Amino acid sequence: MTKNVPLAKQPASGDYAWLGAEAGSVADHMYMLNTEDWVEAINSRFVNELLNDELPEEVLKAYLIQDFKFYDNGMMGRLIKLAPRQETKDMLSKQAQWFEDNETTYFEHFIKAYNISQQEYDETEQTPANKEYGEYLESLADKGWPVLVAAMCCMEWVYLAWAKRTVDASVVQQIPAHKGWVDLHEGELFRAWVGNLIALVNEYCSVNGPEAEVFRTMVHLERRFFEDSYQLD
Ligand SMILES: Cc1ncc(CN)c(N)n1
Repeated sequence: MTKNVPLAKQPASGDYAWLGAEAGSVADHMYMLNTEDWVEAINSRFVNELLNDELPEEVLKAYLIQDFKFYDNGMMGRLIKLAPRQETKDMLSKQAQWFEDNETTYFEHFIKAYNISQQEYDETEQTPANKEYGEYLESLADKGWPVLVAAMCCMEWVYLAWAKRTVDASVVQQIPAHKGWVDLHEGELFRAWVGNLIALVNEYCSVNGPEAEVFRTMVHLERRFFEDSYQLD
């Protein structure tokens, strides 16, 4: 029986200093821009139920379909193309390969395990938030490297933040799809990935630039993406 995983606390400046977002850094400013949506996302009903192994199977299945559709959002390819340094291109390409080897296989495995047919997958409409999120990312495609870095950093950091709740509480999920989803978003490798994105935000983004609004909007879309998991209620 899984224990109740405590809710995340209200964000405070310097929370992620250990990952490179020191108090007063650009990334830390971004982190503190939209704390209401941030907390609502990482403490969302979906996350709570997943971490507590109480997620109804229908909701998990619906989320798997939605998120696999979201997964193919083109962000990684755009970042690799625009990265100003070869070492950054290499870091991103290595991460893209890691996703291919681990996240793609996660989706394929559990979509099969939960008997989601190709027809059901194809015929499922994207939720409003998923659709809006995809369109938003598409609209950023020609907005340049700093904006894309801010968007990717936010997208991944929010996921680390909710998964970290269970690692902090030393709670391990008993349902393989739940544990697997946590394992993809917490651990040495994922922390290093988010740390690399935070370093890029500190290097290339500005709190006075369009990146700040992008970060704020992304947090909001992440919150809504989770909320839409229950739109069938
Ligand atoms: C909607 C969403 N945002 C972020 C992630 C983490 N890659 C995700 N899987 N899905």
